[in-house]
Amino acid sequence: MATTTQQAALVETSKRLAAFQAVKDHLLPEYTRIGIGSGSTVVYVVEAISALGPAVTSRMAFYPTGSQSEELIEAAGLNLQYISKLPAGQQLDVAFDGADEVDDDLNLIKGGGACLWQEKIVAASAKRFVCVADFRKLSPRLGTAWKKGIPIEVLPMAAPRVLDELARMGSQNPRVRPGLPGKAGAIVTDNGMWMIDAPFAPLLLPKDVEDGSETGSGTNSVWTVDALADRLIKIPGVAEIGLFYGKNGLEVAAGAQKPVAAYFGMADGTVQVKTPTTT
Ligand SMILES: O=C[C@H](O)[C@H](O)[C@H](O)COP(=O)(O)O
Repeated sequence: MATTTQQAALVETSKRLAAFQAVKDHLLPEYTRIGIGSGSTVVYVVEAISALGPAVTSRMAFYPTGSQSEELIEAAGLNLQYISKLPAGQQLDVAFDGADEVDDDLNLIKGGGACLWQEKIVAASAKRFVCVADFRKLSPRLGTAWKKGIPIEVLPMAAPRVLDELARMGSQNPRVRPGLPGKAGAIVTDNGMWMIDAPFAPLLLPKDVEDGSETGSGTNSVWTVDALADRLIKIPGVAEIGLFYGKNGLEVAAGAQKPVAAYFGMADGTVQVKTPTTT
């Protein structure tokens, strides 16, 4: 049986494999505007981009999703640009980001590292959003493997009211995410908000409710991804939610929250690619 160290090394190798393949497939030399997400997997995305060399990357501008990816871009010597400077009517060519869980329909849970609001804006600003992950993130339904709950970014003064509403909706023990060890109080996001983690029973897909035996609209605390997300985003005090859902990434050139492809580094050293047409 693999030791904890061996397992950790396998996960890192898997992330790196997926990142290099995703960049190879989706970063075309003619692209000029690239979104860079947050988290530990994106580190390998930036490594893969840097490996292309200045001949390719010097004409490109890289748009971060928060302080971590901003530092990553700068440390790699890539050109940093901000989504706030992207002119109206313009789009990023592609955006790469990680995920905490990916379901059969390419809905995502994101925000495990407290980044989701800027991530969603950058992903939805891209013509193509590409997700990069390791085998642990591949799951038939959201909430199957990721048990910590759906990350929800909230205005701090609204947190108690949001927690009440989440409990009414059937979330089991929703709570404000504490700060890192040594820091008193709640974690504070790049946007000055707090993060709530709201566990729900595994989220259904449209195909699960086709026969009418289940509505997925919150009865008995059972939700489809879309019904839950549509409800969560309307709670007063919620700034943004860590469900990336809605239109298929291939159906809309930009504005989609779902990826056009999700790359998973597998434990056997292969890379599994899921696209809307293969799910
Ligand atoms: O809040 C963090 C972001 O949503 C990350 O993209 C997500 O948590 C995945 O992170 P990692 O690549 O470290 O697993």
